This record gives sequence, structure tokens and C-alpha cells, in this order.
Amino acid sequence: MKSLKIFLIEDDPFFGEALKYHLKLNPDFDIHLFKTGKECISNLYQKPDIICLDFGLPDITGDKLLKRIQETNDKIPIIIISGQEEIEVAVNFLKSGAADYIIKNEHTKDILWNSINKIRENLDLVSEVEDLKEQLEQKFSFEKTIIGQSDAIKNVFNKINKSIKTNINVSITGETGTGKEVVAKAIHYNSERKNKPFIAINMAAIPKDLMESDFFGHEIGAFTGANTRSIGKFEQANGGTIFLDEIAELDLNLQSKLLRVLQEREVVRLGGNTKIKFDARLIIATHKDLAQEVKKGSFREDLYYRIIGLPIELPPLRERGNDTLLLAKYFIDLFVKDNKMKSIILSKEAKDKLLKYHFPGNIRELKSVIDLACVMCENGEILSDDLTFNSINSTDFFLSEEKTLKEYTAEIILHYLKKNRNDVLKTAKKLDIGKSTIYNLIQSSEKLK
Ligand SMILES: Nc1ncnc2c1ncn2[C@@H]1O[C@H](COP(=O)(O)OP(=O)(O)OP(=O)(O)O)[C@@H](O)[C@H]1O
Repeated sequence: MKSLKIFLIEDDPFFGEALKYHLKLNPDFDIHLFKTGKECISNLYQKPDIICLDFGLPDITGDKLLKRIQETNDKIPIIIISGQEEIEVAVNFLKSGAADYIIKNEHTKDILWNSINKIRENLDLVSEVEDLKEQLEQKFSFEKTIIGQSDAIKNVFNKINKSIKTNINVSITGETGTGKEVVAKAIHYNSERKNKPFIAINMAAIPKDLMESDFFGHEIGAFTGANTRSIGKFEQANGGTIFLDEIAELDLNLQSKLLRVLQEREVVRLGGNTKIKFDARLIIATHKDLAQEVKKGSFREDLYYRIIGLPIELPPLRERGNDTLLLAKYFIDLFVKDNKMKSIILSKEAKDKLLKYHFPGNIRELKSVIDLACVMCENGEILSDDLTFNSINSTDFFLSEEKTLKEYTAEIILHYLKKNRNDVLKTAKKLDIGKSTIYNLIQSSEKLK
């Protein structure tokens, strides 16, 4: 715990020393005793945390000294110690910004002790809040935390910068693990809404029958088990940002309800009839091609146009070139710091291996590969063998077989044919090829048997 610098201004040497002696019983209190107001002012450069002032000093009255201190720094809590018992005097001091007013008597030292401790608790809270604010700002000053220097990521930074100046809806697309949520948070925490809530909802993670109540809230008795009123996520996000992740998973019924809510900018809780206004910026994300979903009929066209706003496309990691190595180094440094380890570097072979791999799980996968490599490596260097790829995406394996394009094509057609129970017409339509291509393929594979 940081020690507390306390200025004690008291002209009565006996009383001053007695207070000093008592307060010094707390080893965290760093007491500086002065006998005059002038001494106090000329020592303000030492930045005291608290000042305890005697009301009747020989060179200056308590109220004047209070003012002089406040002119230099109005944040320092000042405790007035006075022989005057009139309530009016105390009230005037408190009105002028004194933190406390203590009467001089045999209890002064104990009351002062408690008063200082209370102020200290407050100061600790204030500094904790300041620290957290600073951390938050650092956390989301996106150029420092969204790592990358490729043209692709610079383009993303440019779009983030554009979006934070207005309230435009933002739609973020990209494969899993490309940083869609990171970008959504960066927009929120760098916008004017940063001190209001950021509420994220993942459509793929909420059971369909709970979604509506989760979005819009419910009143008591709205459905079996609704024993309490619940405030929905849209209401919670008021003034801030609502992030709808995996929006393509929303069913058509909820899509139309969402459209209405976005048009009217108000929600009605389930089982209620009051319209509640809300003001939240909308950011949506999906790994699917929404325009394609509209074409397929699984996503409403009118909702699509309402939410699309400023589109930000996050490229897969494999298209970000050297960013893979920058990110790898960033994750190594994080791991080393979190685990209080000595520094670790990547060998040339390990770098080559990372650059060759195509990371279907993108940055999330890179982070887990690096974390494991930091644990496995020896002598502070990650070698190629320390990098283990546990990709569950079978495309890697499929492509690693190195067949000809004709062979791959045949394999794909046969796969879909089997999936469609040998329905040639359906398969041809799905793959957008002529049915004769499929018949020819079947014939030639029959011949091979
Ligand atoms: N450019 C980046 N710099 C540093 N860390 C990143 C970057 N992009 C993503 N990350 C990290 O990668 C992980 C995955 O990011 P995030 O959850 O934002 O991805 P996502 O696209 O929303 O994934 P999903 O589609 O699966 O929800 C997180 O740990 C995030 O902090």
C-alpha cells in the first residue's frame, strides 16, 4: 500500500506534536508538521495527499488558507481542526469544500484518525477507478492491441477510424477467430459511447426459445417460469453499443421482430405493453456471406439493408502475410509476462512453419499454438517441433494429398452425390454444373471398378 503524505498545520507545538505522535502510529502515514500557513503553502510542491489545518493560525485565518490551497490544487482533501464549536462556522467550511470539520478537544486525535482513514478509502477508490480507466483506454487503443501491419489490417484500422466518428451501424464479416469481437469492442471503446455499456449477444449460443426474452426482456408472468421482471439486452445497452454476433443464426420470426425494433428504436418487454425507447449503436458480425443468405431466403432482405451500415471485412490470417509473425511475437510476450518467464524467441524454422500453415482457426488458433509452444520449448527458443497444429478443419488434410484438379473435382462431385443419395439432378443444381458431367463421371468411375 502506498504511504499517505499528511500535512499537519498547527501552531500550538504541544498539540501539534501530540497529534503527530498519534498519527505516526500508522506506519503508512507520512506526517509533515508545520507551524504557519506560509510554511504550508511553500511546501505544497511536495504534493500532500491530505492537509489538516488549524483554524486559528498566527499568520493567516483558516478560511483564507483553505482558499489559497484550493487555488493551487482543489483536489487535496482538507480537514479543518478548530476550537470554534458554532455549527455555522463548520457548515461554511464544509460548503467551501473542506473534507471534514473537527472540534479541538480530548477526542480530536481519535476523530482525526477516523476522518483520515475514511478519506483514504475514498482516495484509494478514486485512484482505483483512474487506474481502471487508464487500463481500459490502453486495452482498447486499438492500434496497440489489434496487432498487424499488413495492408489488409491497415484497411480495417481505416474503417474503424471512420466508424468511431459517427453512430453508423457496422457489419463485421470474417472467418472464426479473425477478431470480429475485438474490432466491435475497439469501435465501442473508442467512440463517444465508451463510458456506456457494451452488450454482446451471440445468436449461436442462446437457445431459440429464450432469445426473444433475452433481447427484449419480459414482465412477470410473461411465460411459465417468468417469476421476476427481466430487462432485455437492448434496454441494457441504452446509450452504448449492442453487438449481435453470428447474426445469420437468427430465425426468420426473430428477424422480423428485430427489424421492427430497429426501425422504431423502441422495445416492448414480453408480456408487457409499454414501449421503451432505447438508443444503442448496432454492430453485427457473421462468418457467413449475408448477401448469399438473403439470396437463399434464410435472411430478410429488408433487415439486411438496415443492419449492413459500414461493412468491415476481416481477412483470414493466412492473407495477412507477415502479421502472423508479429502476432506470434505479441502472444509470446504476453505468455512470458503472464507466467513470469524469461524471454522466448522463434527460430527461423519455426517462423517458416508458421508462415506456411494456413490457420483455419485464425488468430485464436495461432494464440493457442504459441501458448503451447512457449510451454514446450527449451532454452528460450521455439523450434519447429514445438509448434503443434491441432486443426480440426479437414481442408488441410484434403489439400495436402496433392491430387490433380480433375481428381479433386471428381472427389467433390462424388462426395455431394453420396450426400444427396445419388440424386443427380439435386447434386448438379447444388454444384451448379451440368448433369451430363455427373453422368460421365459415374460412367468413368464404373469403368475403373
Ligand atoms: N489483430 C489482433 N491482434 C491481437 N489479438 C487478436 C487480433 N485479432 C484477434 N485477436 C485475438 O484472437 C482471439 C479471437 O478473436 P475474436 O474473439 O475477436 O474473434 P471472432 O472473429 O469474434 O471469433 P468468432 O467468430 O469465433 O466469434 C481473441 O483472443 C482476440 O483477442
